[in-house]
Amino acid sequence: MTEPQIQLRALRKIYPAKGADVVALDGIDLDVPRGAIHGIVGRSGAGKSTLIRCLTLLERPTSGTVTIDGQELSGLPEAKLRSARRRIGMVFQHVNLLDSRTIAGNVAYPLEIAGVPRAQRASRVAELLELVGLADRADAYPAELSGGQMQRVGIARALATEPAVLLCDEPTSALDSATTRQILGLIRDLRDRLGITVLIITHEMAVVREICDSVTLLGHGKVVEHGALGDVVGKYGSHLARELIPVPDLPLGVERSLVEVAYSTDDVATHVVLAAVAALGTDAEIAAGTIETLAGRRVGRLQIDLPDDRVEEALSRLHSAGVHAEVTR
Ligand SMILES: Nc1ncnc2c1ncn2[C@@H]1O[C@H](COP(=O)(O)OP(=O)(O)OP(=O)(O)O)[C@@H](O)[C@H]1O
Repeated sequence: MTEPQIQLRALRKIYPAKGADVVALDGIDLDVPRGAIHGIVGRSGAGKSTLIRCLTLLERPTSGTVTIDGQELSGLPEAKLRSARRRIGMVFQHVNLLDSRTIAGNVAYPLEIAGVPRAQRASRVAELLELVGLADRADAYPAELSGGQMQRVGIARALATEPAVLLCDEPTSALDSATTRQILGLIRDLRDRLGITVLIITHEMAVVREICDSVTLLGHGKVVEHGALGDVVGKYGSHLARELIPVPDLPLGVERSLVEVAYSTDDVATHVVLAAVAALGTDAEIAAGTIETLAGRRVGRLQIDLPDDRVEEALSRLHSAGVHAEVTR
C-alpha cells in the first residue's frame, strides 16, 4: 500500500455560537490514495464546505490533523502554509477569472505569484492550455468563453503550480449535463495522465457515478458511509446505493405494500431474483426497477408492489433466494 495522498485524522471543527456551539466536523477520518478520485457527498449543512476549508487550512481545524502529500499542514505556521498550499489546486463552481486578462494571462497569474520567471511561465501556460484543450483560445478574454471553457481555464489555473492534489468544490454545478460530462471526462483524463489525486465535493450523485473511484457520505459532520464505489453500490441498506441507483417513487393502491429488493449479480443472478418474484403469483408485480453496471458491478434494485397480506411470504422467498429485501411502504 502506498501512503495516502490525503489523510485526515479525527478532524473536528467547532464554531462557537451563543447558545450551543456548532459542531461542523465531528471526528473525520479519511484516506485517499494517490491517483484516486474521491467524492464527498452529503446534504446541505453536512459539513462539506467546512471540510474543504479545513483541508486547505484556510480555516484552522479545532483539533485533528490534515496531511497532504506526506506533509502535515495542520502543524505549519502561516508562512510555510502558503507554499504548502501550492501542492493543492482548487477548482470552484464559479471560476472567477480576471476579466482584464486574457486566458493565458489568467493561467499565468498563480505562476507570477509563485515567482516563476517569465520565459518559463510562457511555456508552462502553453502546456497547461494544451492539456485542457484550450490552446487556440490563449488570447481570448473571459467574457468570450462558454461556461465549460471557463471551467477548463479554472482547471488549468489550478494545475499551474503542479499540485499533488486537486480539490474540486462543486465543479460542475453551474454546467449543463453535456458540459458536465466533458469536464468530468477532462478531470479523469488529467488524473490518468498526471497521476494527480482528486477530491470532489458535490451534491450531484451523477458526478459520483460518472467519475469517482470511492465516496464518503457526510452527515452532521460525521462519516456516515465510506468505500469504493463498487463496494457501496452492492451493499444492502446503504444510503449511498439508494441514491446512486435510484428507483422512482410510486403511487400505491389500498392495502398494498412495496417491497424493495437490492442485489448484486456477484452474489445472485437476476433470473434467480425474478423466479422468486414470479413464485409470488400474479398478485405481485415489479412496479419499477433499475439494473445497471456501476463501477464494474452489475447491481439491481426492484420495487415489488403486492398485497399487504403477501409481504411476509415475499420477504421469506426473497431472503431464501439470497437477496436483500425490505418493506419500504
Ligand atoms: N463560519 C461559520 N460559523 C458558524 N457556523 C458555521 C460556519 N460555517 C458553517 N457553519 C455551520 O456548520 C455546519 C456545516 O456547514 P457547511 O457549510 O460545511 O455544510 P455543507 O455541507 O457545505 O452545506 P452546503 O451544501 O449547503 O454548502 C452547518 O451547520 C453550518 O451552519
